[in-house]
Amino acid sequence: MDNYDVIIRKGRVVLKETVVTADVAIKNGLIEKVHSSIAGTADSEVDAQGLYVFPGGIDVHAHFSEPGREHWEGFETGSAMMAAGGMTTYFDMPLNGIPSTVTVEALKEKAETGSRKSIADFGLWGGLVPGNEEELETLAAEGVVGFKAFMSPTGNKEFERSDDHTLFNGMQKIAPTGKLLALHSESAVIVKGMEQRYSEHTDAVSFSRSRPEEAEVEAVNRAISYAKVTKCPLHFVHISTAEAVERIQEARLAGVDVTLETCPHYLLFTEDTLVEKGAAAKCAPPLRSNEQKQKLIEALLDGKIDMVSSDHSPCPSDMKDTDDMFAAWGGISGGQYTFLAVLELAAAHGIKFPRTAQWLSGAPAERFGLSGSKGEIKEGKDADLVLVDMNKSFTVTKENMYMKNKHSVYEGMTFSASIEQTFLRGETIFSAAGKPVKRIGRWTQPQQ
Ligand SMILES: NC(=O)NC(NC(N)=O)C(=O)[O-]
Ligand SMILES: [Zn+2]
Ligand SMILES: [Zn+2]
Repeated sequence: MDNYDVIIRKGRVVLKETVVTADVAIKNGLIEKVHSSIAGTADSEVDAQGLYVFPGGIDVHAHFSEPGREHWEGFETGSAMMAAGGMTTYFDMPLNGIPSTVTVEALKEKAETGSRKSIADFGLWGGLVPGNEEELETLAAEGVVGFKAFMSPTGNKEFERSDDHTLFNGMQKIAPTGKLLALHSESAVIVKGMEQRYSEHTDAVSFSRSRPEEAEVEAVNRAISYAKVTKCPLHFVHISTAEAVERIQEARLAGVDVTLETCPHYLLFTEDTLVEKGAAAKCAPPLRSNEQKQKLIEALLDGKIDMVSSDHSPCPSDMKDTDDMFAAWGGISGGQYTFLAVLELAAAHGIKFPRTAQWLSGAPAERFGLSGSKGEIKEGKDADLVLVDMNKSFTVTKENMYMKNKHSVYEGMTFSASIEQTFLRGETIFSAAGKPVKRIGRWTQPQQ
């Protein structure tokens, strides 16, 4: 009789196309067998009756700020938060750390730090900024998941936004590397001009108006035009409007190699949340109207949005401790709640779990060259698994936040499901019952 390292018994297992009641056997960190009843023994047996078994989430958008701004977040706290939230892999953005990840030297330092400290697997973004065009080819060769550029001001002097020349020339350089360019797409011209117009204002409504939907749409259109000429693959991050989704969809149908993500906060909250909750709900692009939120949910249901990421962008609490919505740091601390937020949407809109797993695991793995080992529950893949209890609610409190700075727009919110246990390559990296801390995360480099 076969002996395995772990057998997870009788869970509702979320496969690519369907959900089945099955046992999952794990050996040497890999999923060895998925079957209705596995006869073998295991060093550890997990009773998953009444629980769902999902593939581990892949959060393609998080800011951990290490090295240099560890007091904002860091690999230790950030990765613990990801594990607690059902994310077994995350991609760290190239900005908010000092130095930012715009040179090979900075990339290697980050990879080394993450490999020592991270509980979950991680990928690293490289940055495109004015002046680092010559670094792009080597950054690609050294294993970045892709490049990230800002079309609007970043808020960090260590990571300048890309002017149009940098953007176009950067795309020309990135295209032959086989990597993609991820874009924070808001028009700098519109954002800066509107900031001027609202320079006497501090309130939430003024902040929302200062970053209009059209700023996103204009930037998306411009980037798509550049991509058509340069043939550079694109990925649009944190898309907040249905109109931008439509423009991206048209480009896709016209043959442009492009994907997009949205974030749970654009699907759950509105500009009223910013009025009510203040700076914890400040982000860029800003939370939109209720009507826009509904249209974005429809676009997701229509299959026009590839994936959902957190854009976990934390900061020390005092940078949020102001009523001035222009001065407060922009960023939502939410990396722990992406999985649960998507399940909440699934419950509200009758979405089947294979689809949520596609948004959280399958599509990120496929787009970023990780599908050889990650992205679905299948024999031969990494045993990255999440046990979810759909009948046990989870209320967000400061006490159960794993992020370094315990303030979040999600505080006080109750999700109808809870994350019970998270496995990375067969090892438990989070358990609701206890606190296993195993810093076994590896730097994952895409196969392209
Ligand atoms: N410097 C940041 O972390 N910015 C982030 N801030 C947000 N989204 O408000 C982002 O991704 O744009
Ligand atoms: Zn951004
Ligand atoms: Zn971000």
